[in-house]
Amino acid sequence: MILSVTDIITPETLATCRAQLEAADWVDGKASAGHQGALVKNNEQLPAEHPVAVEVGNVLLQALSQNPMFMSAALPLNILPPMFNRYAGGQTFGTHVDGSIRTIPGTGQRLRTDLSCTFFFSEPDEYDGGELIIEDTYGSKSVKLPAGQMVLYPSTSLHRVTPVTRGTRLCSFFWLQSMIRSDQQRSTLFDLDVAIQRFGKEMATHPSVVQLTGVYHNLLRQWAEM
Ligand SMILES: O=C(O)CCC(=O)C(=O)O
Ligand SMILES: [Fe+2]
Repeated sequence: MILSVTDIITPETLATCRAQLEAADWVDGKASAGHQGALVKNNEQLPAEHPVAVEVGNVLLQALSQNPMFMSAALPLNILPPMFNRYAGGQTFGTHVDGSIRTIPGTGQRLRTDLSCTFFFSEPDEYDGGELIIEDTYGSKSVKLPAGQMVLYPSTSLHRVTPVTRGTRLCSFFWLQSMIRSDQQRSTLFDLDVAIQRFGKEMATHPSVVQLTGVYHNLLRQWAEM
């Protein structure tokens, strides 16, 4: 499932974060790429330990933990600290697949990357190119979202970022391990949750809604790993 998540942070918080990011010192993005990734990666990143990366990363994680759509779609078990990248002057990231296992900094704990996330800080009309092209089971999808929105896609997908030929594309990107490893099972749970929520508060105690909620939790109980 490829999903756009909206209403994550307020426009004011978005503007503050963006100003902090723009004033920071950036380095070559190849530093954190794997062998294959380094060959096709041409962008800039904030070092993971940069105070601005840590601060803005925490703002995003805190906001996402309060976002019902994100929580329902991702069912996160562990999330890596958000990282930040930018592309300008023709920079691009060629086709690659994200590394399957990453170490959570400072803990040595390993995380399986189930979902990849890109949060957009730049508006689409501020730059040309910079589409995130994700190859899904049903073909490829081009993603270029308004500032403040985030795309969530399976880390199993081949993906690339097309050259940014005008302006600057500023984003956060990160990975998470979900309680539900299978994309198909996770999508099924998300569909069920969305369908149940559509009944609304007034129907919440209807026997069918109670029963469907039971089905949701019993599937989660069967499939979740922690
Ligand atoms: O910039 C993006 O949207 C994606 C970055 C990416 O694919 C990566 O860092 O692995
Ligand atoms: Fe990637």
